[in-house]
Amino acid sequence: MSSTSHDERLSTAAAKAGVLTEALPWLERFRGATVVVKYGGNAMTDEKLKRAFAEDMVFLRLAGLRPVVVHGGGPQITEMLDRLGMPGEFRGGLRVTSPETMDVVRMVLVGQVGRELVGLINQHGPHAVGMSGEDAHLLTARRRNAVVDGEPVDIGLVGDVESVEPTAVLDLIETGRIPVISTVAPDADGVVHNVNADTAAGALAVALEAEKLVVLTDVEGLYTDWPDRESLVSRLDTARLRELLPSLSSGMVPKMEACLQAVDGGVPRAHVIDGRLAHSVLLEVFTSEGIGTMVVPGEPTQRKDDA
Ligand SMILES: Nc1ncnc2c1ncn2[C@@H]1O[C@H](COP(=O)(O)OP(=O)(O)O)[C@@H](O)[C@H]1O
Ligand SMILES: CC(=O)N[C@@H](CCC(=O)OP(=O)(O)O)C(=O)O
Repeated sequence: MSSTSHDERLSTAAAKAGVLTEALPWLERFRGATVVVKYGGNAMTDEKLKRAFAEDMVFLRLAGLRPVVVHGGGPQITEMLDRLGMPGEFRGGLRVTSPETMDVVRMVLVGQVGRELVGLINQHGPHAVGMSGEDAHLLTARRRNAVVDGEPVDIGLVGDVESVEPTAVLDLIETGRIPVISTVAPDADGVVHNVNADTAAGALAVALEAEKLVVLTDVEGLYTDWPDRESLVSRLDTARLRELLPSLSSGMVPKMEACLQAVDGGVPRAHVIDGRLAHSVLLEVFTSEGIGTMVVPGEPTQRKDDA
């Protein structure tokens, strides 16, 4: 065997050991921490990525963290509406939801997307349990009064989260399960509403006193001047985010509102990361640089200290 290949093997081994030891401080820091992970429908299109996401959730759990999955499924709902020949319209980033559309939203989120994620995670063992906002009073919705371009608009059965009753999720976490939550929720009269998954994830992260909210989407993070690729921001505080919010468009609005709500509500870190990158959650949680955009309270400091 040549000395070069021996050197190569040594350096490959050192690199592998480096990856593992880099994770050690984060394993220590996040042991027992609840991490709410929002998995957006746009990051769910590739089978390999979905399997990698499921592996990441199992990895977090086995590493002693407490992952809670909140999933979206906007593109999957749109596809089903198309198949059924039903209209699909968004106003201000939210789906206009008639009672007929609501039936499809519920069927796709709870019966299709949620089930698929539960199945993928459970290929690794009996970890995941699916539930929706309807289960055990988990989420109560309040009909949203939407305003688009300064005008009030009726977007139908779209809800904000009025309250969270996290006991059922906490019970599951305590017994070592990974809750997988679909974001349909009844209002106080029992009428089921369509709740944007980012909005629900933000509210759940606060109610569960999560250590992190991690939002997976199909872009590298937040661009302060979208679509200028130079304007990707790796870290910002809530004051800066509040200033930026009015200038953001469509899909990013509920995401960044959710991050703001989470951090304002006591979650120390909220992240928007690129779900098109396999194992992006592991990279965010267990590496020193992290990835994507991180929202923190107060004034910005050096990111590496506390990514
Ligand atoms: N300022 C911005 N920074 C990043 N992405 C933005 C911004 N403004 C709009 N977007 C768009 O928002 C999209 C993500 O939102 P959305 O499509 O709702 O994703 P998801 O299904 O993951 O919830 C991005 O793919 C991008 O096209
Ligand atoms: C009110 C509203 O817009 N609800 C969303 C719920 C799904 C969702 O949020 O999915 P993503 O995370 O994949 O966008 C919808 O109907 O598309």
